Amino acid sequence: MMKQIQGFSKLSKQDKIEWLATHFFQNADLAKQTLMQYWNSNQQLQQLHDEFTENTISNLYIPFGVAPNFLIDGQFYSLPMAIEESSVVAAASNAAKFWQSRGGFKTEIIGTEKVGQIHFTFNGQADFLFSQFNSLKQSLIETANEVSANMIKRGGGLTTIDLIDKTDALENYYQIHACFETLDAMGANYINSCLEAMAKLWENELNAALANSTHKLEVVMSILSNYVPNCLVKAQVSCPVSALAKDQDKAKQYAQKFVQAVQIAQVEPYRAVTHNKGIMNGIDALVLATGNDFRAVEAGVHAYASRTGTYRSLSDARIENDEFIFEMTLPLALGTVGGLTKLHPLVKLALEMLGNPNAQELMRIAAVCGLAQNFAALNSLTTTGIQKGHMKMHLMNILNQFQATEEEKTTIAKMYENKTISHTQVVETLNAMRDAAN
Ligand SMILES: CC(C)(COP(=O)([O-])OP(=O)([O-])OC[C@H]1O[C@@H](n2cnc3c(N)ncnc32)[C@H](O)[C@@H]1OP(=O)([O-])[O-])[C@@H](O)C(=O)NCCC(=O)NCCSC(=O)C[C@@](C)(O)CC(=O)[O-]
Ligand SMILES: NC(=O)C1=CN([C@@H]2O[C@H](COP(=O)(O)OP(=O)(O)OC[C@H]3O[C@@H](n4cnc5c(N)ncnc54)[C@H](O)[C@@H]3O)[C@@H](O)[C@H]2O)C=CC1
Repeated sequence: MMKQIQGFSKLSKQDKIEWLATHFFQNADLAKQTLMQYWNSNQQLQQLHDEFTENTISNLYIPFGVAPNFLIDGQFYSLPMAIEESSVVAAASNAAKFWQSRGGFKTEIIGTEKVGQIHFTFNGQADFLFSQFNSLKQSLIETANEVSANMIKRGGGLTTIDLIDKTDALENYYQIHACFETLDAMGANYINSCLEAMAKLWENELNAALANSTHKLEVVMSILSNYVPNCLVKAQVSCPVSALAKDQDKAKQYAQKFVQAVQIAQVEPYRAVTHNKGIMNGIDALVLATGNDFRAVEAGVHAYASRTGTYRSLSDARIENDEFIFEMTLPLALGTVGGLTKLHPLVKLALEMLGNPNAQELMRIAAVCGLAQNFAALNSLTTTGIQKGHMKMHLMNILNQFQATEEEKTTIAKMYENKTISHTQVVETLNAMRDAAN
């Protein structure tokens, strides 16, 4: 059977499903039924979702959870978190609960600069290019400003442009490196529009100036960068070491071991990747719930974690004058306008739950969610081990996999209340219960 097709995008949703069901599934009716059972009964809402992207045939639900009790810069927040992984929301809530009675989380915006680049080749003398750039710089800025009228009115827009000679790295390669202030927008579409307008002017003007020469300039591409090392936010918690546990020796040991765990993630990339994955558990969940682009955030954050040439922990912990300090600085290009932020009803709800923050406030909240997640994970890792809490939360997934009844779930949850859970043990217990009942 032919598993390829021309013009799939032009088929109706129903015909797309029909083609897929008959070509890829043993039970075509079951496949159709499964896809359709996730359609929203409100047709208008379903159409909105269909139109977010292309070739939509169904919806993949991700749980929308809430982590309450976050005291951030003196204000309480409940954080919306869209995530499928068990124990992440519980861990964030646990950390929020712990820190709310120890001064809460403090944040600081270090910068909000976004970046875009026009990448081009030129086979002539660099001096000629630099002199042309100096004469055309003002026209390039004005071209960007034409695209930016509304952005400039709000206080944003293009802030700097520089010509950079990259011929050491790649033959004939140069770039125009541009920086922007995009206020409450993440800025991708806005920056790309500015860059494309500037690139057109640059290419036309340069090739006109080179009309009688054998040299040529060619724009390869114009695109924002998701590496935003000057769009930075810092989140921090701190308290006297003595406030970490009732027993003072235990509190000291706890703080020291916690600091060691972070130091290991600063020098050992294998550990750093998992450590930062734990941070992204919180950040991605909040980024997704607020309709932001988590791929952009992920790419930028991991590049930043490698900025010294070695992949390192994003967070840092230390003890200073008997004070335990745990903090993290990371780049977050987030928007509270644009993209899905004003379109998706649940995203609008999530933003309202956060008090309709501006982009800087959202950066602060997302950074805190990441730090809280990292705190909860390290707290477990350096005390009970991660499996105790994680598997406690994962228990329902294991039981659902084996279609456990409500009665079986209640009995098994009680049996494992104070034990570290393993998948095998739970399955054995469930089978034993079923054997005994037969
Ligand atoms: C899982 C807990 C919280 C259990 O911890 P616990 O001590 O058993 O929890 P508890 O029952 O005593 O409850 C304390 C608080 O935790 C929260 N909590 C507790 N249970 C729930 C629940 N069902 N639903 C929602 N919230 C819950 C909640 O805030 C609750 O307060 P309360 O609401 O009762 O006032 C703890 O063990 C923990 O924080 N573990 C860390 C888990 C974690 O980090 N998971 C991420 C997935 S693992 C991973 O991907 C990353 C990793 C770990 O590899 C990263 C790394 O290596 O760094
Ligand atoms: N590499 C990447 O990360 C790329 C991402 N994208 C996508 O682009 C989208 C984000 O682009 P944006 O330009 O942010 O969104 P957008 O294209 O929806 O535009 C946001 C617009 O909102 C307007 N606006 C209204 N109030 C504003 C305020 N207070 N502050 C700033 N602007 C205000 C501005 O005109 C601004 O250009 C995301 O959906 C992302 O997934 C697109 C291309 C590449």
